[in-house]
Amino acid sequence: MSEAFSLRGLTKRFGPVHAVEELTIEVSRGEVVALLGPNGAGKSTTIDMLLGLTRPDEGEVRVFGGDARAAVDAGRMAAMVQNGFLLRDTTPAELVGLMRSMYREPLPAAEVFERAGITDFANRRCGKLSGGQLQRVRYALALAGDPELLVLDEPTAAMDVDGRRSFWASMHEFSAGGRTVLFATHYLAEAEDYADRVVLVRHGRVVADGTVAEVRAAVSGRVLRAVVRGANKVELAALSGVTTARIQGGRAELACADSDLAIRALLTTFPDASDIEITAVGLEEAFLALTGDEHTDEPEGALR
Ligand SMILES: Nc1ncnc2c1ncn2[C@@H]1O[C@H](COP(=O)(O)OP(=O)(O)OP(=O)(O)O)[C@@H](O)[C@H]1O
Repeated sequence: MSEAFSLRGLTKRFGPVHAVEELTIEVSRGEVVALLGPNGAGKSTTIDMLLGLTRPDEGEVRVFGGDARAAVDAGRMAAMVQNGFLLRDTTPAELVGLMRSMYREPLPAAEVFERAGITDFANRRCGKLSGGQLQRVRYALALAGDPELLVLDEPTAAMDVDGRRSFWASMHEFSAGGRTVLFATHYLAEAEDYADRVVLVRHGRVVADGTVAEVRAAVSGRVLRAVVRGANKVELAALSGVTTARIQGGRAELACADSDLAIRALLTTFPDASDIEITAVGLEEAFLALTGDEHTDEPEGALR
């Protein structure tokens, strides 16, 4: 698949603050990628560098094989940034009209309104709109030039549940046509539900990069639970493929680096083991494991 954009070795410091450190992400056309991390992880700074709004101290940004600014000017890359300024006395229709006039082949205005869900209030002044409605107007402005790559910084902030749902439905429609999306979020569920790939960042560095399933597997593997009569914790923890073991409510609970190996070892050593269950760890736990505890070592190696 051909490349949509690449960020290679990006570093950005603000005085003593290391906002982004040697960050590398390569994204192919058609991918929907979530940039996931807690507040202050460096997501907005990364996006600003991708858009050419901030110059990196080190590293390189390539968008469709060229310069970020060229991609923006040609309408190939568009963005929805946090708190983008909207004039109170203008209407969404006027703003969309202005935006469309900047591009050679914009989307028809009615289609922009429809896709962004702003038809009902397109002629109301921005000063009268709610926070969620203003977010949709920002989305409409990003869609106006009919871009191939959409970059969204916390797009659903301030949207209510219905607003979020319809926003993601629209995003799905956008990406289904083979277009590329990068969105920053700290909502785990959004990354899990809407991205093909998740890039977890902490302290400006990529700490994991892969599909939701890969991130889960890399971070915490699986948990095997079973009734194992007569076994103690030490014996269980010594089984191949098992990282740690505990007894919880009369059941053994084994955290596994390799659950296939662990189940074979369990049944060989304890043939009477019963009520066996293996579950994957949710992205939320993986996210907390990676970004939550400052004193926890990072897992070895990123997935890509
Ligand atoms: N212009 C700036 N001057 C000084 N420090 C900055 C500046 N911009 C960002 N930072 C700092 O860089 C770090 C990364 O910030 P950034 O906004 O990129 O994180 P983020 O992951 O987008 O967080 P949030 O979700 O809160 O927006 C933070 O410590 C932030 O305080």
